[in-house]
Amino acid sequence: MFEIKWLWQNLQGNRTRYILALCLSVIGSSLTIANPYLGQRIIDTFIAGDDARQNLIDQRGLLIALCLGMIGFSLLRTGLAYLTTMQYERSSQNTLYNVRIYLYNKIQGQDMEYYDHNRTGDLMTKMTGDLEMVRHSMAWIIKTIIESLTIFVAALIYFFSIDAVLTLWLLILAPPVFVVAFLFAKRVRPMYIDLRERLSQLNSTTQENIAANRVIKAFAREEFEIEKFTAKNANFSKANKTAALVWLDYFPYLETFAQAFNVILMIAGGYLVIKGRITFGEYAAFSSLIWAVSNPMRNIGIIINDIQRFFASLAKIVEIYYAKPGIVNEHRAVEKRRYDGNIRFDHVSFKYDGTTVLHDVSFSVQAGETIAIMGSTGSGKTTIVNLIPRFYDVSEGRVLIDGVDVRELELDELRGNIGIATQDVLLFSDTIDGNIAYGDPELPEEETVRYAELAAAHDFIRKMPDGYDTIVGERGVGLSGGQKQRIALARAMAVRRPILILDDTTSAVDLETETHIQQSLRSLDHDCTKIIIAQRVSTTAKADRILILDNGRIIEEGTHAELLAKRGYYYDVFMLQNEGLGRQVAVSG
Ligand SMILES: Nc1ncnc2c1ncn2[C@@H]1O[C@H](COP(=O)(O)OP(=O)(O)OP(=O)(O)O)[C@@H](O)[C@H]1O
Repeated sequence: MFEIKWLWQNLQGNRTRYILALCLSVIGSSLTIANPYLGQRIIDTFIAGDDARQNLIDQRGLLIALCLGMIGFSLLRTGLAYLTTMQYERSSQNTLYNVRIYLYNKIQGQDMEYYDHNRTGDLMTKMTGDLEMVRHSMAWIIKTIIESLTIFVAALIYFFSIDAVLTLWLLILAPPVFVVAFLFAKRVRPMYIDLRERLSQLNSTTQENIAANRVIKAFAREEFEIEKFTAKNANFSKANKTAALVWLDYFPYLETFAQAFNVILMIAGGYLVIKGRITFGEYAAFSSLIWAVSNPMRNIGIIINDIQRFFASLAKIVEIYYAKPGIVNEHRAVEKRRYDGNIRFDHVSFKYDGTTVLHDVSFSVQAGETIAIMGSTGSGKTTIVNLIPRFYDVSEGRVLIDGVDVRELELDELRGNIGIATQDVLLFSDTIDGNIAYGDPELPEEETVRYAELAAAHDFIRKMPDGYDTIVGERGVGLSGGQKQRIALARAMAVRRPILILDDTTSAVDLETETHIQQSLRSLDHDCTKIIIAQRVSTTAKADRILILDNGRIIEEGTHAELLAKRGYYYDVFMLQNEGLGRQVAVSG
């Protein structure tokens, strides 16, 4: 069975401990029949037997030994139960720890497409609730099944050794119990799969609402979001109740069967005692162990519920466990090289989920050149730069760096040659210093300051409560959009890579600051090819070349002067951004 194989595979390093736990479970459970057996001896010898009185006088030593035996076995079982639980807990916790690391690495190794198709809330549910369910299954469900089965089998063997006919009478209840259990399992399984899906939706909604907290407040949509959350919560709660209550449809039958064991024992057992076929002590042994047969039947519903939840959770974990990224790092043992920084797009087309967003794009950038990319929103600018570090792979054509297809380069090496400031700025919950030096933790403090100066960030950082030690990001001091962009720019420059990609990095800074940044970019003290996505002519004007993109196609290419002379898209944007002139153009058509 796949689930058991998977657990076994992941128990590596803890298998001995887990097997020990299973053995202790079997031993501890088998000992359950010891006390009923001793009880039977005491009753038959000292209470109900013909020579009971005499035996009390003659065999007092045996009575004491039997009583001490009962106490001893009780203590032994308690000690074993303690040891057993400890082994289950340790092995399951260790396994959970290892699997969590493995899954985390797996998630880290996924490409952008994976993140496009997986919700954060869902991934979080897999990494927390689902993993805990698997651990619970190892430490509790399997333990319960093993112990119930052992007690059941041990009790049956003991019963058969006393009287086969009475035991067979009791066993006539087993087939209907299993039929009911089977029907219940069949009905409840899809419910738990559905329940797991709803939990994921609930968590995703919660995560999105917390992340989008500012937008919700800005649009005063709290009530709408609360309603949305309440709907998901009600959905989950309803599914939870339905799954839990379905057990009640089967519970009366199983409970009746469980009670019927006692009735059969009383009628058939009483008859056999009267007939002298079994002794009163043997009847008492049956009576004190009948729970070992009826309880597993009673608990079968709880166990089936948990097993179905385990299946549903494991199916979700396995989605991460066996997920294979399309873009993988071969980890070839090469010494990381520093590229020159020549970039060439050779008839590149690209599709997102079957929709083509780049059509036959070709252009070249020489090492050290600065290229600006401009174009209407959604025209494919970010998509172009995403292909350079292989966040995505081309659908057709090739992207070459220093003449080599990026798909043939070692991924770590490739990305280690690119500094990038993405359009959505994300800062970590860390100091400003830690954020700037994120790509190079060894960066000396004076270098951090230097890059902050180049990114026009030093002045505002200096004025912050703890300067470069101020904590920013999710839990830290709030920063303006422009301030965040400047820290992200310093972070991208500080890694001193031969290719620097800036995706709309100065869109939120004022013109004066932008001029300072443009100046800094031109005077970087390391060789660097720059690709700058920008909407402002003031940013693109000094680039060696400007590409104009429209609908995934390059429609214009040239220097600032060449493109102005063309009087196309770039010219229009230039005129619009130079107030007054822009209006004249609009009026004159
Ligand atoms: N992860 C994605 N999955 C599917 N489609 C996407 C994805 N990212 C972008 N797109 C689509 O691809 C097209 C190009 O997007 P891209 O982000 O490259 O445009 P852009 O020119 O950078 O836009 P902007 O100036 O608004 O940032 C758009 O139509 C967009 O809807």
